[in-house]
Amino acid sequence: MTVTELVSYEDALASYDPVMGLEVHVELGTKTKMFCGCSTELGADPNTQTCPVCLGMPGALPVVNAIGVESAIKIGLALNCEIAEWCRFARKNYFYPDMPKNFQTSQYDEPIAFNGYLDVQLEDGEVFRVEIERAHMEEDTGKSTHVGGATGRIHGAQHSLLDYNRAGIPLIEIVTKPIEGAGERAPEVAKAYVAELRELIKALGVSEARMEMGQMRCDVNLSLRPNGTEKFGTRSETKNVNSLRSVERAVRFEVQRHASVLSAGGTIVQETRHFHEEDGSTTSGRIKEEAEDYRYFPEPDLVPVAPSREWVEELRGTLPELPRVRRNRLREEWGVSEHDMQSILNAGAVDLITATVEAGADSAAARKWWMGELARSANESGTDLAALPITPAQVARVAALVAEGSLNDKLARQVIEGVLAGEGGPDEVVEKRGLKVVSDDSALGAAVDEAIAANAGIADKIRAGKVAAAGALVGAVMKATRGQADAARVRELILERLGVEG
Ligand SMILES: Nc1ncnc2c1ncn2[C@@H]1O[C@H](COP(=O)(O)OP(=O)(O)OP(=O)(O)O)[C@@H](O)[C@H]1O
Ligand SMILES: [Mg+2]
Ligand SMILES: [Mg+2]
Repeated sequence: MTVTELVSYEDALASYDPVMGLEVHVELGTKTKMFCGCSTELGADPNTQTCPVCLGMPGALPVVNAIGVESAIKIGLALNCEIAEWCRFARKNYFYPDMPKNFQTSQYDEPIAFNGYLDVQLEDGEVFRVEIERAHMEEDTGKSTHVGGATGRIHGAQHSLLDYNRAGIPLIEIVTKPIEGAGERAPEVAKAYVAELRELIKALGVSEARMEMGQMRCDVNLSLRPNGTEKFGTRSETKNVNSLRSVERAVRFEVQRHASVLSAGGTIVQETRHFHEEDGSTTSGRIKEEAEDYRYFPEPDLVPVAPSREWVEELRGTLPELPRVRRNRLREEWGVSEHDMQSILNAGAVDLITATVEAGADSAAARKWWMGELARSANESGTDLAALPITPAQVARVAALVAEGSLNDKLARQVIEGVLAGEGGPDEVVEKRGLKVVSDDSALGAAVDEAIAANAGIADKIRAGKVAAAGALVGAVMKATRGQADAARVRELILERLGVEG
């Protein structure tokens, strides 16, 4: 059933209770693939990082990547999971051209980690516990490019190009239990969960978890049930949602769409859906296979994984401070509100600001640049803050130049712009663009005299004691010097010239 009019989010919540399930895929940062020695390096020519194993040639035998298993255990432990004493891989059979083996090596009923939880903090500081069903190991598929169709999808395409470099890159899939009780905050809970998970993965050092690069992607399962009832409704599964904002929007849209269908007497079909960035909507994908359609069976070519308890405990000992605990500590140190910290988290700026402070900047200055100028720039170019071509050390240097009075904010913004444009480090940009605050009296004197001469009326007012009017003359000097004058010194000079006390 297609819906033309969506009921509002508020109306949907008045009648229905959302239940969510989030499946997050994380691409591990291992040097080699999960079951062969091929490189995982990005950017190589298509199909140059492949071998008989990841191309699924008959007779080729896979070997498990130990770092992949270690990363999976670390993730499991950080998510408060139990770690299997013994588990196996399974073949998940389905046909798609980007999967040369015709099955994905995954785990099914014997995941490496299970039964955990992740506490996430909401905007108002409330902590919401998301239960984890399992975290299992699997492998990525290749990349297909469908050419000739209008939508870039396989339907209507004239031909498809396949690149198997990504086939076999280790993935960890982290699956939540059904998330109940979020109510109207379901979109916020979903976003906070993915944000928290991303921080955790980064802190563990197992992946950079860059969503815009597909290193971390989320499938959003959602169903509604009438308020006050227990039984889950039929879920839809919106695939590969790849930003925090999109996760939030996908949940919101699906709540509205389900409610529209249900309240008009329709039924929800269990299907996958595609999310559309442009308008935040989802459209129908394929009817969802049942697990039996995948004909799962234990992978006969791989030995079972049986991590010793000593190894598991050793790995537990290496776990870093939990991001949420660390954030609360930093929040106190930096003196920011829960809400501001949440924005910093969502922007992926916690580590960047920390590193900038470690490089010598004041925390307020570090926050100001990352959350202001740089966040804007990242937004405009549609990249992650961490992907901007500027380092925390460079931001700290800009902050230092401002602190010592060599730059004012306006000039500092130009320096940052120069660094982002690839003109070099802050000092180089200052040098090349000639961006220094001019506080030398001989250089400023002439501009001050000109401003007084050009604004005789204002000058008279100041002479008559209206000191506040000096601002207009300072403005004129700043304009004439293209923002490079030391505003405080200019003000002093103006008052001196006009013979009044500041
Ligand atoms: N009725 C429901 N409403 C909302 N969420 C649900 C419902 N039933 C299950 N879920 C959640 O949906 C997710 C299902 O993921 P899972 O990996 O178990 O299965 P799948 O989606 O069928 O498999 P695949 O890995 O092939 O996508 C889980 O997070 C689960 O908690
Ligand atoms: Mg799944
Ligand atoms: Mg799924």
